[in-house]
Amino acid sequence: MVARIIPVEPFDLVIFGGTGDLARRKILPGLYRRLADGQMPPEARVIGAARSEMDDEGFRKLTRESLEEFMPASALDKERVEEFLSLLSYVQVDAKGDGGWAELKEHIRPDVVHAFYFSVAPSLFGPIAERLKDHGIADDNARIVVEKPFGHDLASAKALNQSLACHFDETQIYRIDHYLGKETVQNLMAVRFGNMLFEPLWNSQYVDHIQITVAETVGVGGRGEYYDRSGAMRDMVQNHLLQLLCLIAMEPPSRYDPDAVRDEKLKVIRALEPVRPDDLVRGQYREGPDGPSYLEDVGDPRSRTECFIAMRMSVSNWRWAGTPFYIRTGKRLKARASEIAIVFKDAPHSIFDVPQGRHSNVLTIRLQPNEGMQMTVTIKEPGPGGMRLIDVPLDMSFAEALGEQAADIPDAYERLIMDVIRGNQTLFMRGDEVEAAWAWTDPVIADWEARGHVPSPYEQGSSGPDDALMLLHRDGRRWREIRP
Ligand SMILES: NC(=O)C1=CN([C@@H]2O[C@H](COP(=O)(O)OP(=O)(O)OC[C@H]3O[C@@H](n4cnc5c(N)ncnc54)[C@H](OP(=O)(O)O)[C@@H]3O)[C@@H](O)[C@H]2O)C=CC1
Ligand SMILES: O=C1O[C@H](COP(=O)(O)O)[C@@H](O)[C@H](O)[C@H]1O
Repeated sequence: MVARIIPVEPFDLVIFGGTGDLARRKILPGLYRRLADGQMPPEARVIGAARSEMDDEGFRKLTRESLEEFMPASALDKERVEEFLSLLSYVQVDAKGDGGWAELKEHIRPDVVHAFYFSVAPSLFGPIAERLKDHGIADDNARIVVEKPFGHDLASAKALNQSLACHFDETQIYRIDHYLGKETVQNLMAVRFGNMLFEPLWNSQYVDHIQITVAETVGVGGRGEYYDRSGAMRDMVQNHLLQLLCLIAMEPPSRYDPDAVRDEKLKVIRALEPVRPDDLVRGQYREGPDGPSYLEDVGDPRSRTECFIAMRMSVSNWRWAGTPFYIRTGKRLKARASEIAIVFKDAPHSIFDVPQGRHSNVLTIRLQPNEGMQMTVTIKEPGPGGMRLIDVPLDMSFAEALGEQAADIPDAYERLIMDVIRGNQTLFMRGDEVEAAWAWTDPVIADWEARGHVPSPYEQGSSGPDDALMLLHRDGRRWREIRP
């Protein structure tokens, strides 16, 4: 079974920061894949824009090198690469100056979709938005795509929202959270709202607790300076993990459309309780065989920034009162594994001779790697040994279930860029959502800063600090194994 690819309308996509790391690693390779798949029409044009002096040929060379560096050779077809490169051009533009804008305007064609990707530091979002409007480059139908981090706290997020709102309507602003572009994240909605099976059980009467794990094996690498100013709470929780939590916890939207979905997510964020100090664990990795310690990586032996965080969270509404959400994310952990586990309660009365507290029904949604879903159920152990029970997985690995179609799952970025061209904001964060997320995040950070909290050290290749294990142990529960 092969997915039907529907080409998007012809477009002009300007990538501000077209020479930067994100453009080279994700955006340009993603666009190439969409062209190779036949989704990007031959009339599309991609215009790189940055301060570096470069001509069209220079940008094509940089793009060719990026494709070769960040994509497997098997994914590159010589003819398709040439075709893709022929769609590219470059304009030298200073986001804070006047140079280049008139030339950029000449590149923008009438009667095609206009999209402007701000793949630059957030401090440039306002200046670029202003110049796009002042120079008459972006009209009321144009779309702008802004990257994370969207603010450092509530005040800066509000300021960013305001600076964009001066020039663009909310319907034109696409705030990227690349987790929303992941295939299984969207599948979460398909499973919840496309089946009758789960929804009646999807509440605190039947769900014991929920675990969200986003474990990484990488350290902070070359991003130490940015990372140490952010930490796992701002870098991962405020956006990606909260979005996952929202998709699990939200009420069924009336339609699958941008505002219906985002209204429901917003209600969840607003229903989040503040996190109590006892319900929070922060950590930093020690020096290990795979590399230096976090403190060495960021070059500050006194840093108190966390690169691991685990929390017990509560959503205060009728559906979820009494069902805790345990979330954790961290760097240099034992495996790269992201999953959501819905752990159901035990049957109210066991007619078999088995202990309570087994929590044998678990729905696991595996985000990466090996995307798929699994449901564990209790069955009778086969054989003549009497009524002995075992828990077995009902496995739905996408690779096995969907075959060739699963191999073609687009990367989150390429899917989201195509959604921008289609004008579909469902998988992008609305301004009020981002602000609500910061409004919940800020006091949690302020509280640990006021207490002078010091992150606990943990071994590289472990599951994080031991305190994180205690977070569940003391509730009579345990984390699921972090498995590749
Ligand atoms: N890299 C990543 O993996 C991720 C990045 N992001 C976000 O994406 C954005 C870009 O990140 P990244 O690519 O890593 O950053 P880089 O520093 O690698 O690239 C920045 C880009 O901006 C351009 N630029 C800088 N100043 C100006 C200016 N005054 N006018 C015009 N262009 C300018 C640079 O080119 P030049 O110097 O030639 O002007 C360069 O192309 C950031 O907001 C980042 O937080 C988000 C998630 C992941
Ligand atoms: O946004 C970010 O995400 C990555 C993890 O993304 P994934 O798609 O590889 O799971 C994380 O490493 C980075 O610190 C953060 O800024």
